[in-house]
Amino acid sequence: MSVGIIGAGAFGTALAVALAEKGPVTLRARSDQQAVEMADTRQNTRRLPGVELPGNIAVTSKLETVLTCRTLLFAVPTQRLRRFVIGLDLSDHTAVACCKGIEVTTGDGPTSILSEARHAAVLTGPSFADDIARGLPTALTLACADNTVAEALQTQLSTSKLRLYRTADVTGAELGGALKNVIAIGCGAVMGAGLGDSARAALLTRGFAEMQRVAVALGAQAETLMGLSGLGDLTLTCTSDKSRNYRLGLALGAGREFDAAVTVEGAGTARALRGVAARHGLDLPICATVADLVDDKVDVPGAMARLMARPLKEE
Ligand SMILES: NC(=O)C1=CN([C@@H]2O[C@H](COP(=O)(O)OP(=O)(O)OC[C@H]3O[C@@H](n4cnc5c(N)ncnc54)[C@H](O)[C@@H]3O)[C@@H](O)[C@H]2O)C=CC1
Ligand SMILES: O=C(CO)COP(=O)(O)O
Repeated sequence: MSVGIIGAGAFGTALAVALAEKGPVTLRARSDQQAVEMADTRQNTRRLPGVELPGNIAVTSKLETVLTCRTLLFAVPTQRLRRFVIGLDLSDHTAVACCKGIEVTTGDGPTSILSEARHAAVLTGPSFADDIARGLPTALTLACADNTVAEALQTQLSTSKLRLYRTADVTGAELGGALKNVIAIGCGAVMGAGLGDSARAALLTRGFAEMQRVAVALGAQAETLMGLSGLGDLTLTCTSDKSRNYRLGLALGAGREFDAAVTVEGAGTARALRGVAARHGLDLPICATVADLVDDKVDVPGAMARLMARPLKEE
């Protein structure tokens, strides 16, 4: 059964390359020009240069073509997901969200945005597109509330190099992936400002406490956050300068410019968390500080001073 992927960016292309091991893949690019270029060169030169697209990946710009696939992976930035979904009839489809974020305007996660689909699922966890595309071993979380569908997806989307673990905790899995990006911006800022490895470990750990607080308040199980989709991805993203979220933080910390065209999910998610915190009465000092940092409302020395001056408390 063919898999369809909507979004031919770095991650969509990498997933297409990995899944081509199992059978045909239809990859939907944003424009005719991009589709033709990728079909001709058998590469995604903009987002994943140097990786050859196997022959059984069909690249198209036509939505009706990709919609013939019953399993659809959505690999577009979270803030853009809704505009892809509006008007699509997904009542016969299993929609798998591969994006990691919370929508700023609504506070919704990707599976809420995909809720019109027959089934909605999440594929998330520690994985750089480049690693997956190069066939390096990777383990991810596949979350779906319906266990039969989850098992079918787990089989369909696992490959010899991509090992999927299953959970029914969709909220926990999608929040782990969304929230770790916010903490990664903070950790990057710490390192960019030269505040040291100890400060980063502190921010990562206290950031993880905030991730658990949000997730549990929104109905997730705390132990889901201990898995690949939470702690696993947090560790990767807060420690590798392959991460765009971490690199934005590095730039903020060092007072350098950062290319606004780069997809950085944590910025929007940090802003969305302001509303989530207000609605649920949550104290999220690190997430709030990262939101202020990306919105230029505080600089790194001010952010550090703010966090260090908080009342002393139990861990
Ligand atoms: N790159 C990575 O290593 C990983 C990315 N992800 C997630 O995958 C999602 C997508 O990220 P990437 O593929 O890396 O981003 P990207 O920037 O490489 O690609 C984004 C895709 O969305 C499309 N797009 C963007 N704006 C659009 C618009 N206005 N209209 C139509 N299409 C538009 C782009 O053409 C592209 O296909 C994000 O949520 C990210 O967190 C998850 C795991 C790993
Ligand atoms: O989600 C990712 C790794 O799991 C990719 O991280 P960035 O979006 O920060 O590059």
